[in-house]
Amino acid sequence: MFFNFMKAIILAAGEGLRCRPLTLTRSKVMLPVANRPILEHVISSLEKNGIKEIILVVGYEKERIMNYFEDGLNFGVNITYVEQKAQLGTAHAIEQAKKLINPEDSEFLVLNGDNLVEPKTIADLLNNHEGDASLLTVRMEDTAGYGVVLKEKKRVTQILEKRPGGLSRIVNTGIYIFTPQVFETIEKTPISENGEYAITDTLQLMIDEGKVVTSIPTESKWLDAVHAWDLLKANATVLNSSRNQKQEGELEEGVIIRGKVTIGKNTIIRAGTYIVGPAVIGENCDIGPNVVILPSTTIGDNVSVRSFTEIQNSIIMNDCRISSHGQISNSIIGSNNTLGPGFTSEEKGDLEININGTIHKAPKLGTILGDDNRIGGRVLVKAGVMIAVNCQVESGNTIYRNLSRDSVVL
Ligand SMILES: CC(=O)N[C@H]1[C@@H](OP(=O)(O)OP(=O)(O)OC[C@H]2O[C@@H](n3ccc(=O)[nH]c3=O)[C@H](O)[C@@H]2O)O[C@H](CO)[C@@H](O)[C@@H]1O
Repeated sequence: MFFNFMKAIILAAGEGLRCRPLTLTRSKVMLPVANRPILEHVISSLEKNGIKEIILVVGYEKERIMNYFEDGLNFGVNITYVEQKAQLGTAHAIEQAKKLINPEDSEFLVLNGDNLVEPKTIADLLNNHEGDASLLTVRMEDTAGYGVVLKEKKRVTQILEKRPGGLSRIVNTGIYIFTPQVFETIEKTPISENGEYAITDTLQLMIDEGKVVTSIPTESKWLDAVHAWDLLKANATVLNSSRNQKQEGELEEGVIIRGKVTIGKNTIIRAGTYIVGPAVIGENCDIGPNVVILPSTTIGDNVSVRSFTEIQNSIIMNDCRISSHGQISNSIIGSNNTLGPGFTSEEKGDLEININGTIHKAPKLGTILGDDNRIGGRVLVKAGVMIAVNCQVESGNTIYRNLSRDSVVL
């Protein structure tokens, strides 16, 4: 079924604090997975369902989003932007789009811009929704950090936002179908304890007023990166399931490629380089000679990687210069980083990482670097340590602690 009559509001005004340092310079919706921003995956899934009228609510780092997507035509859709000047919550974000929704429209779709979805995920809601509002749900073992749903048959009786686990395994995906009447309830939505107007509180108000809110389950792909390191899992999942595989660059003699590997235009892979997919390498890159790239690695555009460097299960964003003899695994390197010869990311499993005083568990992790850092030769970064933005580390140092923006390590 095609849904070309339906408009979609995508919420993309927030930063995504828990994904710092990567979100210090871009919002979470612009984090790359398989070399495309998360938001592009969302827009492409809408387009494949015939939904072309998109209202994008932007705020934090909005220029980056608007410069990338422009009017949407390159992505097969029409995008109208609305600005949410202060990020006062998801209900407040939806309210900003009210003027673009015709009161006579029957229904419209709302999605978080920071969760990866495939076309079928959205179709599951479009084909099965009913009542005054519907929300798409997934089953999860660990529901920490999400809204969960209590229900009787399909009908939602309660939405509990970010409460201790155990109450329900049914998680709200942040994908909804509403009628224009929702704006009346949004206006009445009280501010929550953490100072936000939350769409989940709006839904609870609708339920309390006797309106029918339904929970529509899906088993299709829905991926969220709660923390920056979750991006690695999302990247591996998307690379593994991707059916496209294009090799447009130039391969010198003696390059060995195994598995699904995509190489972009004007990229040169020099002699002796060994690549095992799934992997994606962007455009205008210069890789090798004798570089090893192992599974679940994504390399952006304009990246150079020099001899004897090995990269595994990592994301390297655009415009990075990685020198020789490096070891990068389970790591995320933001854009425009210079890494000197012998750069090494130590890696460890089951790490406990302190973010603003709260301990978060991370799986096997190397390091995470924000953008624009200059790292000298023979630098070792201890497992789980993050380097923010615009830092300078001189040669020979071992980095034991997180570096904040503009740090200099002599
Ligand atoms: C209150 C609420 O909605 N909670 C849901 C939200 O939580 P969650 O805490 O994930 O919501 P976020 O704060 O991440 O916001 C979701 C999306 O809305 C955007 N945004 C957020 C705030 C704002 O003022 N403006 C704005 O545009 C963000 O950029 C993001 O794309 O998504 C989860 C799924 O991932 C659900 O399980 C939660 O029930």
